[in-house]
This record gives sequence, structure tokens and C-alpha cells, in this order.
Amino acid sequence: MTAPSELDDSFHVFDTTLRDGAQREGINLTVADKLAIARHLDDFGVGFIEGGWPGANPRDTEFFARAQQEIGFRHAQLVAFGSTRRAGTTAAEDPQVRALLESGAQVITLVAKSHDRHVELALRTTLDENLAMVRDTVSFLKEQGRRVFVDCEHFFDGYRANPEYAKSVVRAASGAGADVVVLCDTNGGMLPAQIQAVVGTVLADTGARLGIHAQDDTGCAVANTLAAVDAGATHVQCTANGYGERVGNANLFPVVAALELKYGKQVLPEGRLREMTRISHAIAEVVNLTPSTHQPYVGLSAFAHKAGLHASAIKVDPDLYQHIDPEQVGNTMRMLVSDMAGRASIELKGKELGIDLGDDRELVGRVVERVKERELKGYTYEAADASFEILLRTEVQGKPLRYFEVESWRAIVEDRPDGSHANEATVKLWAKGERIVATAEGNGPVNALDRALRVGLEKIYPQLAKLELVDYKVRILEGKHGTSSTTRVLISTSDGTGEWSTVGVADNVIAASWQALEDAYTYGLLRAGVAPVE
Ligand SMILES: CC(=O)SCCNC(=O)CCNC(=O)[C@H](O)C(C)(C)COP(=O)(O)OP(=O)(O)OC[C@H]1O[C@@H](n2cnc3c(N)ncnc32)[C@H](O)[C@@H]1OP(=O)(O)O
Ligand SMILES: CC(=O)C(=O)O
Repeated sequence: MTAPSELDDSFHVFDTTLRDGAQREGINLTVADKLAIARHLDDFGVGFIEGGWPGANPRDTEFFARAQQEIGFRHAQLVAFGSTRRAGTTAAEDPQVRALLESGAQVITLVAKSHDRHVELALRTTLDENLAMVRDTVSFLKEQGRRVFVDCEHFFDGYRANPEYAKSVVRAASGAGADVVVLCDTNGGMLPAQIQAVVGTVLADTGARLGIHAQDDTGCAVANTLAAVDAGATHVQCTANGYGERVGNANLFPVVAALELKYGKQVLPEGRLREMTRISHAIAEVVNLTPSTHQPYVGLSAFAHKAGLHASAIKVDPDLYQHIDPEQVGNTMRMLVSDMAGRASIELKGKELGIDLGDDRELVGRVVERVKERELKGYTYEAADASFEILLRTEVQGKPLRYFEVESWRAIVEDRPDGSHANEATVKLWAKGERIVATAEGNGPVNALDRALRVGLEKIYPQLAKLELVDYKVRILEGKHGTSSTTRVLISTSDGTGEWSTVGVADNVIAASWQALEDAYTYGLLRAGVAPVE
């Protein structure tokens, strides 16, 4: 793989997940989390990882010390973030500038004011003193042998208010030796055409090497970043999954994918783009946020096709309804089966599941009809792949896919005088010619049924011991009918190596849960390779 020193310096992918990303509400990273994310980002191949603000809090200070000792960076250079010196002092004496040096980072990003109003109101100093703060801090850090990037905070709002002053900050930074001057849309209110025009003009007027840092308050951060690149910016600041202050920052993954796949610019080491989906999800795990299923390129739904017309064209050529081959970013195409499906959707889904439907138009038509009929009753197969597979196999073999037959089941909830509840269930089943009666208690009626089913079947199917219910969702489908409405239950089950979802629909929650449980156990046995009863 390419070592940091061999990376092409003409274009920078700069990640600020550990600094700006950590400013998102709800994210609270430990040092261990930061180290784990830095490893993922380095593995992905970004050029720069902004690790935080050393000196601002003990956690960031510790992160810099440990990252340099513990991570053997293969691609990225570690960057420390801080501000220009305070007004009325020198850079050498400013404790937070010293903390930047003491962090050991060889690359430093300085945040500088570039909006005249901010200088006067927030810094409470003069416009000239702010320029001196920028010049002094940059030249001091350059003298200390550091590479320096300057983030011009509120650049675009500042440019609108006072373009000459905003540009004088760029000139002060670049004149003092800043390697890149980054124009920041700090309030995130800009639109792509505005960004493109301003970046083009500033580049022509100052000749400085420019970067872009876009917040996502208009939902345009990715587009704004690309517009800046169109205008000549050669350094993009982004965060994994778009995490960041308020609504977030430019999302690293669509920016990098656009640069590589649409602009034809190689910004990552060879082959790393194919790791993008895995890395996006791994970082989401570390920050403890569920990955967005609808995220471009890397979301579970990014290449999921629901409409029958789409499927019929995809059957001929997937490119007809996909902007790229999902494998280029490590994602996969999925077919969703629902009441919007047509024959082609079922054929493609069958292929995905490894079930041969031959050219049996009648069979496929029957499955389409059955799905539509069931979805009208409230079933949803796009969220319950395992129940769909059971339905499909049942239609293909012309008889139910069965491991056991249910004679009856019963669940009892007992309200006790002390306010507690006892839940008990009994199931009566037939499996391999044997009649089974099993009773169990649980912490709710569905849990009691689940246990009774397991207790009853485990003697015959020991494979069931591994199964675990990992999620349970209930939805009332026709709220206006109150307690008499239709209830849909979705259950997710795991066997430790994979997870599957099943659905049940009935006029009461226990009956709906029972159906979903029956499918969950049936599918678990199918996955375990157990032959169904004839
Ligand atoms: C746009 C962005 O997202 S920039 C990143 C911002 N990130 C953070 O703020 C997270 C980390 N920040 C912190 O932990 C704290 O704010 C610290 C340690 C940096 C500073 O804390 P304090 O010294 O208590 O100051 P406080 O946060 O109240 O105010 C910031 C100070 O920095 C000054 N300041 C702000 N920007 C700059 C700048 N570019 N150059 C010099 N000084 C600046 C402000 O004028 C204010 O000065 P004052 O203390 O004289 O009023
Ligand atoms: C520097 C930064 O985070 C901003 O201006 O938004």
C-alpha cells in the first residue's frame, strides 16, 4: 500500500470526524473510540485526520499522545486543531498555540476569523490585530517546522459583508506560509452556485491554495464541496457519515466516491473505495449510531430496488437503474418484494436467494399475486425477507415448508393482587410423528410462547438452541379502530452468524407474534440445513 510520504499532495482528502464530527449532539467519544475511528480512516486511505483540539480537554491531549505511539499510520497524517493566538499576546507565549506544538502533530489547522463582524463582536479586537494574529501564528508554527492549514471561519458570510477584508485574511495566511487556506461555510447557509463563484474569484484574486469546509445546514454540504472543487479548491474537509456540529458536515463518503467515480480523480490509494461501505458502518458502530439506511453509496437501501418496472429493466441490465456498480463501493444490489413488485422482482429475488424458478411464468405470477394479497392484509415482505422466502419455497414446492405442525397454543397473563404479572404459555405441536406439549413462563406472553416453543422443539431440533430473538416491533395498522385494529409484528432472530426477519399479522398482538415466531423458527431450521418434513 502507499505510504503517507508517497501520497500525491496535489489534492487533499482531509477528515475531521474526530474534531468537527465529535461536535455533533449525541456523540461522545472516548480516547479508545477516537483511536478506533482513526484506524478506520487510515485504513480507508484519507490523507489527513484531524484528531481534535489538544489542550482544550484532557481527552484530546491524551488522544494525540497515544495515536502517535499506538497507530502505525499507513496513509494519513495526524492533524492538531486550534485557533490563532489571542489578541494582545505573541504566538510563542500563547498557551493554546504551545499545546498545538506539544501535541507532536506535524500538521496543524488554525481556525481564524475572516468575517469583520466576528472580529469586532466575538474577538473584540481590531481588524488589523486579527490579521496580525493570523500572520504571527502561521509564521511561528512554520518556523517550528509544522505544515499549517488555516480554516477561515465564516468565510462566505464574511465575503458577502466585506469581500476585501475576507480576502485580506486569505492573503495574510498564505503570505505567512500557510500551505492551504480553507474557506469555511461555518453557518452552512450557502448554495453550490454561490460557493463556486466565490471560490473562483478568491482563487483568481489571491493565488492561494484553497480548501473547502462545508457545514450541511442547507442540505448542500456535499454539493458545495464539489462546487468548490469545480472552482479550483484542492483540499476537501469532510466527516465520516456527515457527522458534525448541528446537522453535520460534508459527508466524506459521497464526496470521495464522487471524486473517484464521477470526476475520475484518484484520491484514495488503489482499491480502498471498495472498502467504503464496511468502513462507514464500522465507524457508525464506534460512535454508537445506527447507520443511516438511506445514505448515498453506503446505505443498506442505496441499491435496493422496490418498483416492479425497475426490476424488469434491471433483469436485462442493472445499469439501467443504477448510477454505479454497487461493488465499486463495497455495497450490494438488493431486490425488495412488496405489493409494488412484478414478475421480474420475484425472478430477481429468487436468484438472490438461490431458488430456481425456471421459466415458470405461472408460478411467478402466482407468487406476485400471493404477495399482493398478503400485503393488502398488512404483511410487509420488504422488511421480512425470511417470511418471503418461506412463502416462495411453499409456492415452488406446492406445499407448506414445515418442520412442525401446530395443534394449538395458549398464552395466559395473570394479574396478581400485588400488581405483578405472571405470564405462562402452553404449545401443543406435532414434529416427526411425535406429539409435544410444552409449557413455559416468560417475562411477557410472547416471551412465554417463545420459550414454550423452544422447550418443545429443542429435543427434536437441537439446532434451535442457538437462536435468539434480537428485535421485536409492533405496529397498529388501522389506528382509528382502536383495540380492534390489525396488528403487525416484525421479529428479528439471530443464530450468531446471521440475522433474519419475519412477519405476522392478526387482529391481536399475541396471534401476530405467534405467526412471526413460527416463521422465525422455520427459517432458523432451513438456514441450519435441516430437511423439512415431507
Ligand atoms: C467553527 C468551529 O467549529 S471552530 C471549533 C470550535 N471547537 C470548540 O470550541 C471545542 C473546544 N473548545 C473548548 O474547549 C473551549 O472553547 C476552549 C478551551 C478552546 C476555550 O475555552 P475558554 O478559554 O474558556 O474560552 P471560551 O470558549 O469561552 O471562548 C473562546 C475564546 O476564544 C476566542 N477566539 C475565538 N476564535 C478565536 C480565534 N480564531 N483566534 C483567537 N481567539 C479566538 C474568543 O474570542 C474567546 O475569547 P475570550 O475568552 O477572551 O472571550
Ligand atoms: C472550522 C469549522 O469547523 C467551521 O468553520 O465550520
